[in-house]
Amino acid sequence: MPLSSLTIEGFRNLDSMTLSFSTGVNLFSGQNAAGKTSLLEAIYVLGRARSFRSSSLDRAIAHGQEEFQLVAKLQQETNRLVPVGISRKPGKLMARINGMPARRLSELATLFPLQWVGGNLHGLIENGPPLRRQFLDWGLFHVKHEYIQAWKQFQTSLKQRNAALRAASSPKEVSIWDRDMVLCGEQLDVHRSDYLGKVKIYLIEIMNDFIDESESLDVHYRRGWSADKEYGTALKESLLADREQGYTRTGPQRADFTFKYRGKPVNEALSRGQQKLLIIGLKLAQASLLKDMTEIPSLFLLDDLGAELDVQNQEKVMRRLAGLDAQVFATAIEFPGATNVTGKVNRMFHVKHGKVSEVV
Ligand SMILES: Nc1ncnc2c1ncn2[C@@H]1O[C@H](COP(=O)(O)OP(=O)(O)OP(=O)(O)O)[C@@H](O)[C@H]1O
Repeated sequence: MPLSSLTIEGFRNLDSMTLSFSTGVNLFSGQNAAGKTSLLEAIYVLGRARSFRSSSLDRAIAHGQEEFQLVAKLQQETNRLVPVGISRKPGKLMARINGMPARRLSELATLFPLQWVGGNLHGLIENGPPLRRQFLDWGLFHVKHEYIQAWKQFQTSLKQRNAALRAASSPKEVSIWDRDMVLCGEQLDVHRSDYLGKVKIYLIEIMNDFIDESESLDVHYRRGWSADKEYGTALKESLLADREQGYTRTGPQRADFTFKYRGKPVNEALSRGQQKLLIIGLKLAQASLLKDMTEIPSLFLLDDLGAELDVQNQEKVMRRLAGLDAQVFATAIEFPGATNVTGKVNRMFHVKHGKVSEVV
């Protein structure tokens, strides 16, 4: 659901304010340190209940304030507005949906799926597997309800098995968790492999805008245990080593995927800007798949899209977003920029010293 308005209090350097948005493209310009990224961060915190900047949300509380509050009105198809809010006092997070406390923070994510395109984007290629697993899990949480159940059950059994390994329990006490892990772990694997296969089809079509021979792009999925073994067998075979190491070394908690282009790792085969486009392409692919499977459009937060991208490529990204009916929040030092090409820019704002004013 698109954001119709956002009320901000006590967040980073931003003044207390209420902003109304367009369901299309919203642009925020301003000098360094004006508060543009903080504004995107506020929207991100509402959708994901965490920040892309700080590991603790306490740091986002404005200096000298005791808490922050973010309240958005989400626009349903019927034009009815659904209020959602999140507040943070040091160490304490509260979320409300439609006037009621949210049962789970993930309920916020279900209401408005967010995609972040900004700093640390390259981490999806350069960092270790956790970010890539998060990408898979996040995508599947939104399209497959049975996935959430299997994921939670797997995590619970894995924790118990690892606790038993740390406590140097007997092989029998450790293996008691294997049955559940195998049942759920194999489900996770089937869903992940299928999901990534679908994402790849979208990705190749999208990347056709950005690179030659996009069909030479390959996504290689690793499930976390040997490809030629059943998970139960792999777990049994690793028991001895697991007991030595004190944790479970095999399973979907080790899954990963990598990209190749023309048979080479993408960090060698693609330029830095092309790698950024690949990650944006992946996010566009995820949002397209989500829309096709659930009819739910995504929100995109673009922080300085122009960094590393030429104007033509920025235009192509914006065209894709327009085709997806995504609500877009974009920042740049100056406007008009390439973000304006689609003719879909509906609202422009200027940010200065934490104050946001609409440019008319
Ligand atoms: N908890 C906080 N309370 C008050 N101010 C903060 C807090 N956290 C960060 N700031 C300040 O907020 C300012 C705005 O930062 P922000 O990253 O939003 O700017 P920006 O407009 O995106 O700049 P740039 O174009 O340089 O990326 C910075 O000067 C930062 O020091």
